Amino acid sequence: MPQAQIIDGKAIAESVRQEITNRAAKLLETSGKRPGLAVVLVGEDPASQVYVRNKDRAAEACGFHSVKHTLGAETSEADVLALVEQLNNDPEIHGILVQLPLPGHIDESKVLRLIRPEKDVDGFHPVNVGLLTAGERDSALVPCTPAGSLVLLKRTLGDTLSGKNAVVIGRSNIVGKPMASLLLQESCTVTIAHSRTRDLPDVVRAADIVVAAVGRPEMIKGDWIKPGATVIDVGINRIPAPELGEGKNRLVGDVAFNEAVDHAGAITPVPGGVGPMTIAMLMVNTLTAARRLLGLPDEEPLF
Ligand SMILES: Nc1nc2c(c(=O)[nH]1)N[C@@H](CN(C=O)c1ccc(C(=O)N[C@@H](CCC(=O)O)C(=O)O)cc1)CN2
Repeated sequence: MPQAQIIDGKAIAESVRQEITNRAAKLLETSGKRPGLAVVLVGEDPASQVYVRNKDRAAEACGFHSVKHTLGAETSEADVLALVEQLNNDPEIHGILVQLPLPGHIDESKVLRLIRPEKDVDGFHPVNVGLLTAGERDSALVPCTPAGSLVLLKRTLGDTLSGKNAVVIGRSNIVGKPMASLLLQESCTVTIAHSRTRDLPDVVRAADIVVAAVGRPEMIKGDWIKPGATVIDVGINRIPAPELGEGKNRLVGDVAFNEAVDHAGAITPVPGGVGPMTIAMLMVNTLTAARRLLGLPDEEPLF
């Protein structure tokens, strides 16, 4: 079996960001408006700090108005809610994103539900979840990681995913469930597998498309992958890597990449696969939200 095609998420994300930069420039030219993104970080989680910095930089590179709010870990829930309310009412801000996870004393769901659905560029508000689940993807704001995963699938397999057997491993609100809704709308036959699924290897062996989002390092083994299947690895796990030096870590996905590459037809690497797409799709959602709030029609969808 020849080795799989490695899906270059970094390059595809760059092409999406370029398209958004061009579209934002046209918006500025015709309306004098820039899409405005506000990212809220509560606490000092080092990975979240990196993601928020990258989102802010990506927004600036696309020509957006970008604002970063960094709040201490002890910030009260009431203060976070007050900031969200302020951003809801700010006409310069079209997209609001609260970086997850939030510190334990803050009710995540309460915060996410307060964001105006029209500004919910993460697609986590129940209104956007409902639209996506009801099959009205094009009216919703779609969560960035699943949307990015679908772009990678379409750039790899072409636009027609219809009839393919897809297995999504993981049932989170952020990735697993919206990913399954997106694939269902593409007319895939979708199975959602999770920690209680029986005979997981055999369930995965039946899939033409595997989306792994369990958060367990290299759990999906190479011989579970049907020959020629397309594998999208959403996992980002840091594991100890003594070979790199004492106390060093390396990043791995949820799929045992070195094994799976000999079975799959195409596979995303970690890093450099789905991760960069998450940020690119945030730019897509922010531009979409801005156009809708400005009363302009949607543009050609990118997925
Ligand atoms: N409000 C949100 N919070 C979180 C989300 C989200 O979509 N919205 N997703 C994740 C984290 N995340 C974005 O916030 C994210 C994760 C990873 C990457 C990425 O580019 N990863 C790189 C590797 C980077 C590294 O070295 O750590 C890659 O895979 O190549 C971007 C964004 C949880 N929180």
